[in-house]
Amino acid sequence: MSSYSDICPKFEFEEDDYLKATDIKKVACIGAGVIGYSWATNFCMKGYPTVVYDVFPAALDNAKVKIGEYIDILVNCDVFSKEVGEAAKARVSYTSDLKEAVQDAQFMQESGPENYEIKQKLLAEIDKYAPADAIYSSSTSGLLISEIAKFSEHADRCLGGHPYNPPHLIPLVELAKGDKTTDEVVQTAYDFYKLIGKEPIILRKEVLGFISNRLQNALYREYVEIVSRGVCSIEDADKALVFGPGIRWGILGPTLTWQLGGGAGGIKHIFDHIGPSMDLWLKDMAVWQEYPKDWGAFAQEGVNEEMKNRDKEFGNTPEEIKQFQNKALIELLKIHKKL
Ligand SMILES: NC(=O)C1=CN([C@@H]2O[C@H](COP(=O)(O)OP(=O)(O)OC[C@H]3O[C@@H](n4cnc5c(N)ncnc54)[C@H](O)[C@@H]3O)[C@@H](O)[C@H]2O)C=CC1
Ligand SMILES: O=C(O)[C@@H](O)C(=O)[C@H](O)[C@@H](O)CO
Repeated sequence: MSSYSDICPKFEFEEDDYLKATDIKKVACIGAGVIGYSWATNFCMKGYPTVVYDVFPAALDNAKVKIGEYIDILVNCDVFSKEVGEAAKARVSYTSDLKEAVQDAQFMQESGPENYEIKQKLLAEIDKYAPADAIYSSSTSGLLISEIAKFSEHADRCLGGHPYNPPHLIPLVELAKGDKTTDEVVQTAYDFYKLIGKEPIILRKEVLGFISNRLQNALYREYVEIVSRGVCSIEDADKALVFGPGIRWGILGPTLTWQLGGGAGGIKHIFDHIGPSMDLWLKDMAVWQEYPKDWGAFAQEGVNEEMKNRDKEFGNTPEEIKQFQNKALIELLKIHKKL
């Protein structure tokens, strides 16, 4: 697997007294929502004392319940024993005092709201209390790190560490540098994420939406387009992806999948043979730049119908479906030898 120096072979670390992945002994999770409590599950199950911070005490109470549920699912799926699971839960502490959260952490995974101003204010507070070399990694879905860290005294230690929900199961983490992020910080974050079993990818250029969210949203724009044109329901569009390309993409990426689809001629044959037809489709596909303002409400109605129509064994409520998804992901991750 490539490390940072493979990607930037010219790069030479000038000094070796920078924070290394093995120097990370305690992790702070800043923001205890959907992503924050899953990250906390990931760090504690990998053996790290983990402090979870949120401005709202109710979010901390919820996080404790969710972390417990996630750990229990992993125990029930024989990923680790009940004793190991209980030890993991015991590694997590909860606080609404930011100084207490970060003052002795070497790695901070920020999962606050997706908003530049909130993240900038949060980082300004972190700068007051965290060790100057502690790494700040933002879970941002696609905001620019240069912008998030614009006012930070320690922008050199800031980078993006974008996960996929739920991070304690989905291996991908996209590492995005800001204009002041040092190469040492990128290397240490890369090494640390590898150490805890993640699949980190370092972006070579700063770009909104990173890699996966640009791809996911390009696809979802066409999803919205065909549902809005009345081609299919939300339920059938979801089904088309789950039982079509999606199930393949959980095993192989699209280019490797089409390499196989091209037979002896590989992916080159796919484009030689089917390329002209694909060009016809592209000319009829969406190019708009903003989601329809009523899409969220419309999709909510559609997915409520979809959930109601599911076979009971696959879950009919978000919580039941999350349990189903977690258990299915665990089996898939075992195939990938990620668990
Ligand atoms: N939900 C998802 O599927 C994914 C979200 N992300 C990103 O992760 C980040 C968090 O998203 P979610 O967990 O989904 O949001 P969420 O709304 O579930 O959680 C955000 C948490 O931040 C807390 N918060 C609000 N203001 C705060 C402050 N000033 N300081 C500390 N905490 C504060 C809230 O109380 C809440 O618990 C966002 O940047 C989002 O784009 C990344 C990958 C996937
Ligand atoms: O889907 C995910 O888990 C991630 O790609 C995200 O960052 C986003 O929040 C996604 O849900 C919306 O773009």
